[in-house]
Amino acid sequence: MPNTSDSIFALSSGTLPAGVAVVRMSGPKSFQALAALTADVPPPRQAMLRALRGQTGDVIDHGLVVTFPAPHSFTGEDCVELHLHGSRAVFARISQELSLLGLRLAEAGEFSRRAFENGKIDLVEVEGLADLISAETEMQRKLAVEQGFGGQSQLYMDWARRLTHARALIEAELDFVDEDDIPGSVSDRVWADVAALSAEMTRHIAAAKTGEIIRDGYKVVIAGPPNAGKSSLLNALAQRDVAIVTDIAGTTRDVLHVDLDLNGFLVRVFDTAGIRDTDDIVEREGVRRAITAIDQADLVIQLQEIDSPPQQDKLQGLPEVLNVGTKVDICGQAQRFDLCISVVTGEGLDQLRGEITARLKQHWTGFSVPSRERHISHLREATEFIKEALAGHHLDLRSESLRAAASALGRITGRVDVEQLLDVIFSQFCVGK
Ligand SMILES: Nc1nc2c(c(=O)[nH]1)N(C=O)[C@@H](CNc1ccc(C(=O)N[C@@H](CCC(=O)O)C(=O)O)cc1)CN2
Ligand SMILES: Nc1nc2c(ncn2[C@@H]2O[C@H](COP(=O)(O)OP(=O)(O)OP(=O)(O)O)[C@@H](O)[C@H]2O)c(=O)[nH]1
Ligand SMILES: [Mg+2]
Repeated sequence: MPNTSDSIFALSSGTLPAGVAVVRMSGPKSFQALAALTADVPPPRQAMLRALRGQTGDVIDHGLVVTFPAPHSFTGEDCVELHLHGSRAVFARISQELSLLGLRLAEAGEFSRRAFENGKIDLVEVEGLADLISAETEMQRKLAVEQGFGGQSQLYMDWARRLTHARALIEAELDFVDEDDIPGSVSDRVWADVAALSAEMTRHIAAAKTGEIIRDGYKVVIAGPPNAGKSSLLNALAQRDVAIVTDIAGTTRDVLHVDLDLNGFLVRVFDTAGIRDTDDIVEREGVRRAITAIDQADLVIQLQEIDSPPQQDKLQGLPEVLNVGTKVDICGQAQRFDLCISVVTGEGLDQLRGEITARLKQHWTGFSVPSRERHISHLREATEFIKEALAGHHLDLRSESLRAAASALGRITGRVDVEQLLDVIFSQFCVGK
């Protein structure tokens, strides 16, 4: 882990040259460094225009400067922002001056890491921020905002609190069973609550598919016999010449993909080799890769030339298949397909895009979904412990399982609660009287 007592700086805005470059500093030397550059430090949280001078007294640039005294900053430390002209030479010189003043370049994610260490944001929020920055579609943005600033952390902490609460009631029954102030058998109600929580968590985990689809994209594989028009369709959807198209059967061998933005959803479309028996070693490898891609697909678009004899449905047993007839411009419509398309006239392509979005939306369960494998594995771990607790016989072991479940949840946000077990006992049962 990088040294957290260092003062750090970085270019926080995009690639230079640019209109403006935001240089962010964080740590105990930030204000000192600003004072050295500008002669005076402006009042907190107010943008002020200043000349920035080097140690030799020459003007490096003019820029807006803002100070954020600890703890009221993004990192929770003293922070300074310099909004400079977005020149590489200006940034190079400022970097040099800041190094002379005892600051070092920040490592990747180091500002967010400090925000986490200083309790400004939890791990779920850190991950949400990372997702927000890399979001490319509207739905990725919404999911990231829900995670980063929405209810996700709260939800997991509430669950952990409910478990701690249940445990408190059970511990109370264990320890103080002889005392009059403890209600008789609270157990039944506690375990009913825990069972309800477990069901809620299981539903949440089951919605993971939505999170995966939004974050990693809905995987659509174009499959079908050689020459059906698979690569032509990929090119038409991508609106550029991605894949080689020829009238020779067996043209495509590698799996190619393009990313589409359909109604704000990331859709990852794969073109594959036409599936057939062949002696060509290269093509055979292509067919093997095509089959692997089909296995991993969320949706398979099974293409077939409309005029070709109906195919044995080789794709039966797959979760979702859309049967699409191709070359409708030369063949005419046919009933046996879900829809017919032509890449020459563009017929059916909007309908196909609509159908892909419609299939995708069948998985839709809202934005309050786990979206990372890390979260899902802790959630699973927690539900396993809860199941153990529900099935157990010895009250103290069952209570211990609830503790383990709560701490698995705590690891999601990175704030394994210091338990308020006794608080709950004392507040509810007046044990301390
Ligand atoms: N110029 C600029 N724009 C930016 C950021 C930044 O650091 N600088 N951000 C960086 O990612 C994001 C905004 N996030 C921020 C989050 C918290 C604080 C902050 O200073 N929080 C204090 C005070 C809160 C308040 O005034 O209400 C705090 O939490 O105590 C600043 C930015 C996006 N835009
Ligand atoms: N008229 C017409 N021709 C098409 C259409 N779509 C594809 N073709 C033609 O059909 C031939 C095969 O197209 P490809 O896209 O290479 O077919 P493929 O399914 O990728 O074939 P393989 O990669 O060999 O499996 C090419 O000559 C295309 O120009 C269409 O909608 N209308
Ligand atoms: Mg092809």
